[in-house]
Amino acid sequence: MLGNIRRVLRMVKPSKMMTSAAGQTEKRAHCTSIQLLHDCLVVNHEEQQMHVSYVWLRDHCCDSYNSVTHQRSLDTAAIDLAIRPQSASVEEDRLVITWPGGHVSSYSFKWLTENSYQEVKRKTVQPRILWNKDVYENANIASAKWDTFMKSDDELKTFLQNYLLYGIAFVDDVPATVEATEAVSQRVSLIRETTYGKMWCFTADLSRGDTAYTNMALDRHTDTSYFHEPCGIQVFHCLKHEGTGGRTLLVDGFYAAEKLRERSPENFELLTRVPIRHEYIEVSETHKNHISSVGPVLSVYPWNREVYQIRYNNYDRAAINTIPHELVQRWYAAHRQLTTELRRPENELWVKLTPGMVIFIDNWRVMHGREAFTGLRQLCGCYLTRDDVLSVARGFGLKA
Ligand SMILES: C[N+](C)(C)CCCC[C@H](N)C(=O)O
Ligand SMILES: O=C(O)CCC(=O)C(=O)O
Ligand SMILES: [Fe+2]
Repeated sequence: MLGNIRRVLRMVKPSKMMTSAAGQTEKRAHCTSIQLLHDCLVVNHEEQQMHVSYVWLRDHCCDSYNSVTHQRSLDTAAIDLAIRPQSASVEEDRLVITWPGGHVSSYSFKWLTENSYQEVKRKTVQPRILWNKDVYENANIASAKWDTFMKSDDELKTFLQNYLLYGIAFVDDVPATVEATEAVSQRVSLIRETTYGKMWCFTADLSRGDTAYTNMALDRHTDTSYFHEPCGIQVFHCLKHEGTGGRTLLVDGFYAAEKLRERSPENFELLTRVPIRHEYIEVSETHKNHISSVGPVLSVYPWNREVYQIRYNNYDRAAINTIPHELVQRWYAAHRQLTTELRRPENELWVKLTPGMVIFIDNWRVMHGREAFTGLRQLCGCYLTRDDVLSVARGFGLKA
């Protein structure tokens, strides 16, 4: 029987008749072959070779999935880890496996390819357009308009596409009230309540123990870096400003991170590997907070090294005590180099937020800051939960 399993199966798929866009008929022969090794199946399909483990194949059989609930329904722990097919064959564009006991599974080669490690490793999870000031301004992205935005799914979809690609997006002509800001935020997704409330409205009154509640300048940063899951999206609406200054600074952190990766891969890697602590400590009569978290400055997906999150907030960083002595100096140098990229004037986009203009900022990607100001300035906004925003985008067929 083992000999049978080790047998090499080679089958040539019948050539496919394909009609090209020009209307001509072309012949394309795909050659798919499989080989049953002792511990895995080797698939050669469309010039790609994949190694597929047997337990993985059994675990991903169609009987493992409930297509009504879209959940798995097979107890993975019930699969013999040493399972081997009784036989396997190529039938048209599918792999068909008979397991000991007679259960038959079938998988399309398309699905197997899409779910192979090497294919996923090649792909970007979240397609993006990296920007500096010129790139963003030359892209000339139109803001969504309140009226259409609140009614039209196409407008919302276009807004989300811009948001996904650039990490910022605007809605204009929004009534300058907290209620309308809440409505425009909820049109996108769910508001994330934090210690600052659900919707917040703040001014330079030090009502909370944080520099945001002053009229001082704020260097570029990400918010809530002291959460293990920093808030995904930040929404700002300037309801009123009678005074000078107070412009908002925006910097694409992914652009800076990629520059760092190009110029110094070692420094980039160090910032992905070393966890540091951030904290928010507030002790007043009305508020008591001691929030603390650890995480690296740059988070990358382990399988493709794509950056998916930046934590960068020098105000909220805690004492550095999570880095061994041998690495401290190198970590500071790496952090300095990232800061240099983030501070290049050509990477800074300055905008004056005005009543009516609501900005959505990807707080895992785009840093914000503010210029010092005079006079009464009132800003309102909220945070949104990232997973729900991405879920809405996927619902529109966007890659997120
Ligand atoms: C936005 N809002 C004014 C409510 C909060 C500001 C939080 C500021 C904090 N240092 C941080 O960066 O997370
Ligand atoms: O006042 C501003 O423009 C932004 C302040 C800030 O960084 C924040 O509220 O998170
Ligand atoms: Fe902030």
